[in-house]
Amino acid sequence: MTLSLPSPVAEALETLTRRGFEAYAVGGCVRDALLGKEPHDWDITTSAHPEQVLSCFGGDMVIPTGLKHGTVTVHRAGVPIEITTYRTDGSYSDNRHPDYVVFSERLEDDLARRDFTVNAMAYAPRRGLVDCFGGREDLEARVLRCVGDSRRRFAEDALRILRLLRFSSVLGFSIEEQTGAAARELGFLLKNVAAERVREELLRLLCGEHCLGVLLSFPGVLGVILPELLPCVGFDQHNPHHDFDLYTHLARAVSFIPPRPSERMAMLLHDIGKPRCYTQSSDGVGHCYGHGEISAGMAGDILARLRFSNAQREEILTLISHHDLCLPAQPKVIRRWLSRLGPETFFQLMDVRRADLHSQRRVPDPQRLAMVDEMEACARAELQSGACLTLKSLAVHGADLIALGMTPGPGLGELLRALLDGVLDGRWPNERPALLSAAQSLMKDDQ
Ligand SMILES: Nc1ccn([C@@H]2O[C@H](COP(=O)(O)OP(=O)(O)OP(=O)(O)O)[C@@H](O)[C@H]2O)c(=O)n1
Repeated sequence: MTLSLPSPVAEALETLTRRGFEAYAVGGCVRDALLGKEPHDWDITTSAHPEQVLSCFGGDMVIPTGLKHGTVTVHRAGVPIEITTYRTDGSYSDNRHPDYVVFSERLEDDLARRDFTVNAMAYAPRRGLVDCFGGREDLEARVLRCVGDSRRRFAEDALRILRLLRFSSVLGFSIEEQTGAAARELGFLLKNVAAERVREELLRLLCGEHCLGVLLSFPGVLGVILPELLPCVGFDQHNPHHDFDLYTHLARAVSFIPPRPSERMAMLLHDIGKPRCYTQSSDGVGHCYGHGEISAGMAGDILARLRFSNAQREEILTLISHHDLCLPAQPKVIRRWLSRLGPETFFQLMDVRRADLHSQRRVPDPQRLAMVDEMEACARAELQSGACLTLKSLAVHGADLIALGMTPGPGLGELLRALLDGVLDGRWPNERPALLSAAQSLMKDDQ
């Protein structure tokens, strides 16, 4: 069995081997190469100790990135390659990092400490594939299975529980029974993992092609990092627009929107406030008045807790706040919203609307879907016709109004805004003479 390695990686392996050390590509890069995917980074495991690695790569860019754990990063031809000494891990008192590592002479020790069998294979051109734990077979059967004792693997590093769900979502692999049971049992340990790491894994999980099955199979694990989801599980909305319980609806909504992190996160949280404001009328129909605002408030807290950047937080909250946006497809209405939200957010919201409708019912309401298509078509037509949506594209500017006698200050901004409002509403065209005369009459009205 031969794998094709990028030449900087093959050369690095050769450099170490020529010096008398063992060296293998290992982990995710071997998994991806066997799957025929382009690995996004390359790791090497070697019998050489860090100082020996440093001396082998004197001429290259060598950075001792994690000497404590035996890791040196070598940059060859612009490719960063992490080279780590064979090691076994000591105890893990924080459920995340080994307290210490012990260098080993044996490749098998190094493979035995890894998370999943499909991530525990090594490859070297001269020696072929080393697969001590049946990783190749699991890869072919598309199964995720821990190396050795699953509970131990997850207790060592609880982030692996989310990695399990993420790999299943991205690769579409099933989860071996004991591995799944251990993930459910020890999911609570995720509380000990840094919010940033949880956020990154969660977003990758949500963007996986197979995320729906994973979300539906592991609500309890998701509930550890997002306890706000738990009241949604099994929550019946008693509403003719909904065929599913709220958690299923949220999970389906994630799967129906294009796989971009902000949109997927927005769909997961878009109705999260419903259980808080649910009432049932005498005819049995459920109502959740004001849930958009409540969901956005709760989502704001969640996003802060998971340390989303302010920009991404704002983006997600805008999508949640307006997820019910339903407008008549009239140019002046659509122009106003295009101007208010910006075209990019407007079109994101159209995707949000569609995902919401598809996820509510087994067969989505064709009339409501048609309304989204109409809103979107109207917006595209407005953009194509070059509609003026911003102060910047207005045919007059502050200097023109000053020339008319307006004094600089807040009033000037208000006047420009009023002119833009008139253009958006179709009260006057975005043309200089029309705007100057509109400005004059607005100024007169103000006196
Ligand atoms: N919590 C972890 C993280 C990593 N690994 C091991 O270290 C390798 C490299 O880890 P990393 O680069 O984080 O992940 P990949 O498996 O390469 O997957 P991806 O790059 O897609 O995240 C993994 O394959 C696995 O063998 C592990 O055992 N436990």
